Amino acid sequence: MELLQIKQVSREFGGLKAIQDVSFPVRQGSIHGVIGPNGSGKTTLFNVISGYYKPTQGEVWFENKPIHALSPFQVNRAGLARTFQNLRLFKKMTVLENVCAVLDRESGIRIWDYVVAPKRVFRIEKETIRKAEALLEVFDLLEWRDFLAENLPYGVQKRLEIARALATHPKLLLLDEPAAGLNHTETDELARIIRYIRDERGITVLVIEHDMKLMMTICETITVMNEGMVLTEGTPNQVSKNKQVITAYLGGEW
Ligand SMILES: Nc1ncnc2c1ncn2[C@@H]1O[C@H](COP(=O)(O)OP(=O)(O)OP(=O)(O)O)[C@@H](O)[C@H]1O
Repeated sequence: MELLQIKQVSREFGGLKAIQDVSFPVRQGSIHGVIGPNGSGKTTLFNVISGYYKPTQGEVWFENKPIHALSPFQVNRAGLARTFQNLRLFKKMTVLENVCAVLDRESGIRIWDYVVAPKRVFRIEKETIRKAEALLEVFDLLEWRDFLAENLPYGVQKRLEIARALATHPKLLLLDEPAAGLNHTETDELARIIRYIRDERGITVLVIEHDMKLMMTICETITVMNEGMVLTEGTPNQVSKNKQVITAYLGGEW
């Protein structure tokens, strides 16, 4: 089944066509990659899917419903979460608080509940901390629990951003260059996390990445973009053997 359908999407900025007539489906339960050289429109596409940009033309459907007119918040509520190339953590909050802040949104606690139903608030807050710690454990973040986000090593901050995105219980997770700035060990750990997210949590993953080794190992399907358009799509094996792809971007480095 197709979870996400990108249908002839274009997005212009002034005269510049950042993406043009982009169409492809993302199959439910897949790890789907998007590659392409700098400026080929990958992040613009993510911004359209996640509601940050409205498409100039075309439509985005999620679970057989159009989402391209929704705000980022509404898109998130529909079941889609994302991370950003430039991390967007709450820097002055601890690791635990970063995750709890997201879980709190679904707790249903209102400000007056602290006065009229303090026991209920206490119970819910305890439950929120338990859920947050369970998520931190999966991401090997428990040892960092009480550190401020701004004091974490970069690789740990990136893990935290993915953990926080998962706290919104998405059906589809969009990862924008999750391996950028990571060393080999951290990239291997990232691969494990992405597989866990799909295999154990059943979440579909759409990932932009320049690290081809990582993409080859984790993705079932890769869409290749060039100059704002889809150049080709296929399995990592098919894409890596495609002459156009090799000539256009990879300079034979496969
Ligand atoms: N808000 C914007 N205003 C104007 N132009 C933009 C805007 N966002 C993106 N662009 C332009 O759209 C084109 C595609 O950019 P985009 O960031 O989507 O590419 P990308 O494939 O994600 O690149 P990278 O791999 O470097 O992140 C570029 O020419 C970029 O300058």
